[in-house]
Amino acid sequence: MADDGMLLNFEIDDAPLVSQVKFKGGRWRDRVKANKSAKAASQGGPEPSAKPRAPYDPNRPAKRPRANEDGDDHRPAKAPRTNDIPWVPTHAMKTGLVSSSLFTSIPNVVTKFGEEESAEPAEPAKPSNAPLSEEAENFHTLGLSKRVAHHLATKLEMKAPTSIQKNTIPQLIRDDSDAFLQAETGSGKTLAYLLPIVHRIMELSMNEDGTPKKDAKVHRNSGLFAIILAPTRELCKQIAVVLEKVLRCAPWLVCTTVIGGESKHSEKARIRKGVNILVATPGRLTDHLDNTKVLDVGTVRWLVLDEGDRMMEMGFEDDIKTIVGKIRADKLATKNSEGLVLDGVLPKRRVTVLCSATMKMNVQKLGEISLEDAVHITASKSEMEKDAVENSGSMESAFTAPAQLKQSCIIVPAKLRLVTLIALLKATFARKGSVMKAIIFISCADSVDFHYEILKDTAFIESPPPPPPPPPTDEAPAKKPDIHTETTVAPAAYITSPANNKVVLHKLHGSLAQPVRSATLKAFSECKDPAVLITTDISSRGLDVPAVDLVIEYDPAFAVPDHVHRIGRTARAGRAGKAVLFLLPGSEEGYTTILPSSSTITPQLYESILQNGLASNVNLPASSETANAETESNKRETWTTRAEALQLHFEQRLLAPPPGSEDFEEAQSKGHKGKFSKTGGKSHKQPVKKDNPLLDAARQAFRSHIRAYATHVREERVYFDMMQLHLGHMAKAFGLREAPGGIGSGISRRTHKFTPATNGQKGAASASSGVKSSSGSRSKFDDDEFGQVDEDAARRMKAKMKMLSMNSASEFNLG
Ligand SMILES: Nc1ncnc2c1ncn2[C@@H]1O[C@H](COP(=O)(O)OP(=O)(O)OP(=O)(O)O)[C@@H](O)[C@H]1O
Repeated sequence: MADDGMLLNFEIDDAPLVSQVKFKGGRWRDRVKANKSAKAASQGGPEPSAKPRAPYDPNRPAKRPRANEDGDDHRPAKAPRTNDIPWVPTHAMKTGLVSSSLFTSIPNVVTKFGEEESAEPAEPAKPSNAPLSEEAENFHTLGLSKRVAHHLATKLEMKAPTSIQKNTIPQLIRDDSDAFLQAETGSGKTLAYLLPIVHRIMELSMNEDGTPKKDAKVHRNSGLFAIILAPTRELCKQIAVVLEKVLRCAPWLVCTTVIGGESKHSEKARIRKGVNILVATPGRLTDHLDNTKVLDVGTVRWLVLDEGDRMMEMGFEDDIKTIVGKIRADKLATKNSEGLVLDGVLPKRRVTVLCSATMKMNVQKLGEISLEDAVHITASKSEMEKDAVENSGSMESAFTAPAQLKQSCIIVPAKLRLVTLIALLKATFARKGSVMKAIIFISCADSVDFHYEILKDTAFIESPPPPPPPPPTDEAPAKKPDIHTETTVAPAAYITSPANNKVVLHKLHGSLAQPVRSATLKAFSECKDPAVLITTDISSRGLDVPAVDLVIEYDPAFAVPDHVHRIGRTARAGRAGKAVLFLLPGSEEGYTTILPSSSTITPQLYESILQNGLASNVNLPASSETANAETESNKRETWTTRAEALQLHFEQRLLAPPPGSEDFEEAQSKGHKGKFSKTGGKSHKQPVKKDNPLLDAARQAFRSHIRAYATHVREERVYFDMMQLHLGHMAKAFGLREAPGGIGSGISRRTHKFTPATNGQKGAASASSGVKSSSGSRSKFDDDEFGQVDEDAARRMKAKMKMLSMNSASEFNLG
């Protein structure tokens, strides 16, 4: 039925509507009104007065409380109808463009706004993950050699340790116990375990007075002393980069990675050349332990499991068991192959270090697999925090977000999500330098792909490839474009501003090839212009890009600990940061009550975001003449009309002929770029024969999004209730005019309700969206205030979800 949409938009130039114009598509009610209005206009009569609808009032205060009195009916309410407010045609109607209104059938918001405004502004919280004061602590007094401490201070600009480093480094230098490191995101756990390991390996080359030994310097062939495991290749690479920086003060030591994504042959070759510290993903290391003879773990003294809970979630439990088993089974060598005595300087036993910012049941299980009599090391807590943890009696509550991180949530009805996201980004990047980098978390890879496509500059997509760069001159050698980022890095449209005229868009998810992932991450980290990364949870763990000022959770995380990791990509090492969470009105609003936060999570209503972000025109791409012309010509327009025009523009883009198709060429040659359906004159363009790839991407993204929604952890499904999800409204957030079919085992709309009979017509029931009723007319249930999920279908889907959730990353492309 989505093909109906091909005729949904009308461009009528300046000609008045004539009575024979037959409006198609859009909402049933809007079509009827448009037809009536056109008829009345052609007859010179007054505007239709029957059933006048109150227009959405743009002057309504942004933070007007719209509490749901009874608190339990979250079904979208109908827009208020009053007889004393005249019906005003919407912006789209006035211009002949028909789209279902964004501001009708908005569900009630439960949150009460405005109360917090009267409260005294709270003092800004002191950073909880920052380095300690230099006067009080330094790395040398913790037991690290002067050489290492000096290197940290002068080359890495780290003069004082963070709290977790202060508590971990002396412990791992002096004691040979296993350890469980738990500290909030961005608190420096990586260096907390790396520094004592490097220090002790360096000690093998030092005399007792701290001077380097002349002849017995440890080198790459002296043995493998430490293995660090991390769940993803990106994280392994990041750890290796930090380690390499530290090892610059001991260049005779060598580290390397075995993470897959390159030939095993070259990994084997590197291992054969000799390595002292290995950073690996569990799967790849297991493979090498089985097949690479030169990989000798006899000298290994440390096994570090970074992001332990994530490794368990990703199904690495068996690999970790194998790795731990194989290392323990290999007899611990007291001397290396060259006769160098290791005991005494290195730990006398094999030490396992487990790291996590959050504590889940699976971390405890991992602890049972890998740790023996481990010490639990945390960052020092303030007395207040200690009390909170003791009173709760739960380790789960011991983790929290960095205190200086400002968290807020935006309550956004489903159909306004996309325009609200644009408005938020537009406002965010409006002032030059205020925000340099933002990360947007989305639930699944298909949705990341779609949002990247829709947000990138269309001129970039539709324009012919740029001419080849001029031949290099002696002065400035031409920079080769990176082929790996061709499809993952692009200029952004819509969110640029005169002050900040270049925002660079990036996308990252687990379905991309490894070289593409690495190159994209590098491009985002090193981008000098303001940059946005649209990504899945693949970027939620460990990713350390210091300049990230803002994290947007456009789709809430599947579990609270994931949320903590996501927002932890900002406010790192004492820096400031903001996190914004998108929630739907209704049960989702309750989700904030279970989120750990040292301060209140400030609620905001979408209206204020739209008002702020759409206070001026959105810079639509060049191909959108229609929308641009309208926004410019309409002097009285407000943020609501801008939001509608923007939504309409997206819907048009999805329905436009695909670039390269005959229809597209025709439209281009006629100068109708971006215009694809014309009525009101003689020309009436036929529906396009081939779907725009963007439309396919939107449908696929929508389906994956709905499926992903069903995978929220059981305990949190009370907030993320499939039954309350309005598919029709959600489809609009993907620029779709109706929910496409084909979701899992099939979600269909509730079909057993009947409308009251009007005009002698029998109330209609439809089997699904867009299906004609037995009376031949479109069912009222096509209209978007109905759209609850059929219970049986949802149950079936849930059952399927349960089954699929075991393999969710591949099935739903979540990773
Ligand atoms: N002592 C220090 N002084 C200044 N900056 C530091 C110090 N220690 C670490 N950092 C910086 O803090 C940032 C976060 O460190 P790291 O990635 O190790 O955090 P983490 O605790 O592992 O976080 P996550 O749990 O999110 O993985 C890095 O950019 C790192 O360079």
